[in-house]
Amino acid sequence: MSLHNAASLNPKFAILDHVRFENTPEGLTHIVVKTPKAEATIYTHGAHLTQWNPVGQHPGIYLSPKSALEPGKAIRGGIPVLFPWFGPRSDGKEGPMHGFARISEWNVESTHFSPEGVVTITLSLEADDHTRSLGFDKFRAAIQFEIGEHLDITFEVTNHGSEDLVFEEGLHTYFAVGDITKVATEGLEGTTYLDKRDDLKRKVQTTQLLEYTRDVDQVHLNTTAALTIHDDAWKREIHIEKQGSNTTVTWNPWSVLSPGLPDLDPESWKHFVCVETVNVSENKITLAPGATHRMDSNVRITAKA
Ligand SMILES: O=P(O)(O)OC[C@H]1O[C@H](O)[C@H](O)[C@@H](O)[C@@H]1O
Repeated sequence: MSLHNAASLNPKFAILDHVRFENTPEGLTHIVVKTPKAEATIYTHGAHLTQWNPVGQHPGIYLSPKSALEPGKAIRGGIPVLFPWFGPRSDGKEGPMHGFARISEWNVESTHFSPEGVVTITLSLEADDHTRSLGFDKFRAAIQFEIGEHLDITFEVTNHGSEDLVFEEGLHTYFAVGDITKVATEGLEGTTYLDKRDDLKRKVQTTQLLEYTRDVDQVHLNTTAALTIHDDAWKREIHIEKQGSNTTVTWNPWSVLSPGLPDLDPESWKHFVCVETVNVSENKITLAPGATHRMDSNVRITAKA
């Protein structure tokens, strides 16, 4: 029996009323999480969180209704885990967009429900035939989700090889928003970014608020700053603190690029903003043999006065 099947996972990891595993009709397995403060769904495919709904609030995370949810395909929305490269592979070798982590099957390590009502789920990924064929043999990645009123994620990579492990990584979070035209991200003022819409030209974010008035695809380098997404249509603020991440990417395809993304509805772009906790480009990680790198993202949502 597959290790990733609900029938084998439930006896080991289900927690009555809080955590259960289900097989989907499309052939994947997901984890249904319920806490007094939130509901969430995580697929073992990609260790991909597709839903985080704090009780009594608008959804925290956006999932495209047209997303593929099947083996071998990337999920559109939620929190894609990007590793070991970001975007197209850059060293001239073959490999899937944004790395193999988001299309790999992850192992469930543990589940836990705390007296405070927080569910913690940990998944891991190690080398398999596919990763070895791409040149990644001796690594371990692990991701921990703490799900409650807040969403806290820890992503760790360990180098089990005898040479440096060089990689990029990212939590490509699609935050749900009421209306992208009334959204602004704060916390990037003064940073230098690579503008992917403009031949990767280096530019400086000159304003306090980064507003979304057209398609945006920006890689902000050398920034560890906390961020606030002002989601005015839903009268709330989404706060993101991060550790171990030196790059922030923000992306929205707008009406311009959406027609090229068949797993988005024509109007989907209005309802999410990607603000991504990452280490990419000149902030990529070089990990010595035996070392572990950790990156954290802590999300909380507050009502706007
Ligand atoms: O369509 P995907 O492979 O999921 O990538 C979606 C987007 O991810 C990141 O935000 C990149 O900066 C974008 O250039 C890319 O288009």
